[in-house]
Amino acid sequence: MSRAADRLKVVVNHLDRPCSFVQASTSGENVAYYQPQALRYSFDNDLLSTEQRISYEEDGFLLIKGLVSGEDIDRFRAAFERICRREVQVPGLVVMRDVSIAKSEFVPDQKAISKLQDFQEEPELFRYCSLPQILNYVECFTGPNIMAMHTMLINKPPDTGNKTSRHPMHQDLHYFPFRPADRIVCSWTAMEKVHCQNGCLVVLPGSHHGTLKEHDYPEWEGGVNKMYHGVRDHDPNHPRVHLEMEKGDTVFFHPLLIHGSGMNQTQGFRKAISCHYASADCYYIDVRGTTQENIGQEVKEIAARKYAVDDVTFEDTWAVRGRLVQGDRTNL
Ligand SMILES: CC(C)CC(=O)SCCNC(=O)CCNC(=O)[C@H](O)C(C)(C)COP(=O)(O)OP(=O)(O)OC[C@H]1O[C@@H](n2cnc3c(N)ncnc32)[C@H](O)[C@@H]1OP(=O)(O)O
Ligand SMILES: Nc1ncnc2c1ncn2[C@@H]1O[C@H](COP(=O)(O)OP(=O)(O)OP(=O)(O)O)[C@@H](O)[C@H]1O
Ligand SMILES: O=C(O)CCC(=O)C(=O)O
Ligand SMILES: [Fe+2]
Ligand SMILES: [Mg+2]
Repeated sequence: MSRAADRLKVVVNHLDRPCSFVQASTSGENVAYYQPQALRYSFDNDLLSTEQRISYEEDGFLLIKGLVSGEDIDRFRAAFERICRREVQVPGLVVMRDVSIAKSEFVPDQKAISKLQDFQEEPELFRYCSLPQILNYVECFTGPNIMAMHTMLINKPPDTGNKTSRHPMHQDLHYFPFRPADRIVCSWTAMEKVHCQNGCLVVLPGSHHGTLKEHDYPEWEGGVNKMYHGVRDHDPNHPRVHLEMEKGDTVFFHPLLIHGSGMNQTQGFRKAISCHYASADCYYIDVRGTTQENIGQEVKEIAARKYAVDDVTFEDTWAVRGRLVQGDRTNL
């Protein structure tokens, strides 16, 4: 077999933007030639088509429609509502309210909760992280030893007029003191229809090819939620994609992909459930002296207050929350 025959030839006429691998062929089609072994962002394991692997390689995200059933989503919603009604106490759970409510005299009710983090001890919500159809995709990016490192249920509230319901453009790797980045992936599932009006995810395709950028609180007049750091400067001319999704649709994305979400201009609470996975073979890094030092310090301060201890490392805060969901807990 010739070397050329080993390569994957893909017609990429659907691409509406420059693609690093594309060449114009004599037939007038745009074709890309890939060496399968040159695909660095995913593994070949019979689930992803070549087109899907190339799409993740180029864009840094992959949207799978209808991956989670309506029944499962309804169960996650019921579990969320039980937490809001305070019918259950969940160890380690972080219940966050929007800054525009947290800092006012507004009397909070269940609608005031904008985000749950760290639901690894809530069996019904954590079931999301172990869904076989999700793990099958996750394995394409992490390999077989899989840790669920970070869990969230986002209940993006109707904007109060201060635009605080926005999530600034950021790279999730900013929060993670483990590597390598290519063996980390986020799965984010819409719990209802998400669109531009209620603040769907906005991504900068291909931005995962860059490095981790400096993050800071954006200078927003109406205030910014705790720890909602944004990329200090990103190219405003980079093409943006709004990911409109139906209930159950799931997007997998790379931790260097620059993304955020707009304000919620509807009266509903836009819900999504997500988990960040990493290969258990990843290793922790020391963030001192790096761009991540600022977030590391903030996390340590909050953790020290929450657990009433005076010395906890950034690494510890991740090691205690991480849960093995497949294979062996080799390192993390
Ligand atoms: C990849 C992934 C990690 C990316 C992300 O998720 S980015 C966002 C990550 N965000 C977080 O991890 C934030 C986690 N949130 C928290 O830890 C908590 O919600 C806290 C902000 C500490 C509030 O905890 P809580 O138990 O409600 O404590 P208190 O009600 O006593 O408030 C303590 C002080 O915090 C303030 N606060 C509460 N909610 C917010 C807010 N949304 N934004 C900014 N400040 C806030 C509150 O006003 C109070 O301030 P002071 O009165 O002490 O000045
Ligand atoms: N089911 C729950 N489990 C754990 N924490 C919850 C739950 N419901 C709400 N919380 C959080 O518990 C904390 C305490 O709630 P609440 O706001 O009533 O009291 P508080 O923070 O002492 O009041 P204030 O902020 O007005 O001083 C808040 O951070 C709230 O978001
Ligand atoms: O659901 C959203 O708005 C995005 C949240 C997000 O990107 C994050 O918390 O890291
Ligand atoms: Fe994010
Ligand atoms: Mg409070």
